[in-house]
Amino acid sequence: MNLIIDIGNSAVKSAVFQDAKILRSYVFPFENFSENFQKIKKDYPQIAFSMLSSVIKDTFEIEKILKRETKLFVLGENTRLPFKNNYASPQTLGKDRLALVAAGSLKYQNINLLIIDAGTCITFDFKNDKNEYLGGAISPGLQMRLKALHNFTAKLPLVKLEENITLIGDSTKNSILSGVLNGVAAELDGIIDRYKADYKYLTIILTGGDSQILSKRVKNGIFANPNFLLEGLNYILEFNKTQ
Ligand SMILES: Nc1ncnc2c1ncn2[C@@H]1O[C@H](COP(=O)(O)OP(=O)(O)O)[C@@H](O)[C@H]1O
Ligand SMILES: CC(C)(COP(=O)(O)O)[C@@H](O)C(=O)NCCC(=O)O
Repeated sequence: MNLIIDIGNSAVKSAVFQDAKILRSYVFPFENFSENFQKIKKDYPQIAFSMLSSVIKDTFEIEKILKRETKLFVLGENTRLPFKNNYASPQTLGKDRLALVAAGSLKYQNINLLIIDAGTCITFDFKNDKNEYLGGAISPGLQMRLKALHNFTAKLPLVKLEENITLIGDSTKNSILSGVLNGVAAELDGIIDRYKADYKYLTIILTGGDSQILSKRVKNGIFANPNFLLEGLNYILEFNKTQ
């Protein structure tokens, strides 16, 4: 049994895997790692391996716990990956993006693939049909945009995301929601269209905490999979176990 852990800038996402299937998944704050780990280990004492990907600064304590209780793999620059990395600064590339491309390279071999991860930031990652990773883009996420409007103005309130929004915002709150949600949906469609112009055959994955709310608003055909990153990390773990 594998315990897979993805530490993003907003939350920890974790899942217990057996035979490439998720038995259970968890979302919790980074500060509560230790207590959540103990609960998971109590529910699944068969966990023998763990895989950690993190984009935050310090994971020393977390690694200590995982090393004590499991055989730990930490996703890093030297991890064996199933694709060629052409990013010009591989040492600064987010580990979450590495994991997404690893999942894409194994699941969608010989296919042009654009992976969009809507989390704290929205990342775009492209790998071609030769399994070469070329890079992509980093853009502010939904919550970041809502917070920015509040933090950098005198009068705009901090608005909570809502499902039912209109194109024409008829109040301050609805104008903000329209600007942020319709704006991101239009951004995704616009960027996808530009990739499609360059790559006739293109598969698109949408993942991340905000993938559900966005998938309904994107016009292009996409596959929404909230667990794509965790699945990618599990692939990398299995790939490295057998090397
Ligand atoms: N249960 C939840 N807990 C936290 N964030 C959630 C939850 N459900 C949806 N979200 C959304 O997920 C986003 C964070 O996505 P996530 O992929 O976890 O980001 P990151 O990988 O950067 O930590 C938040 O902006 C929030 O809008
Ligand atoms: C772009 C990110 C902040 C996204 O993090 P997330 O939104 O998933 O928390 C992360 O992938 C990162 O820190 N990247 C480093 C820069 C780069 O990938 O080039």
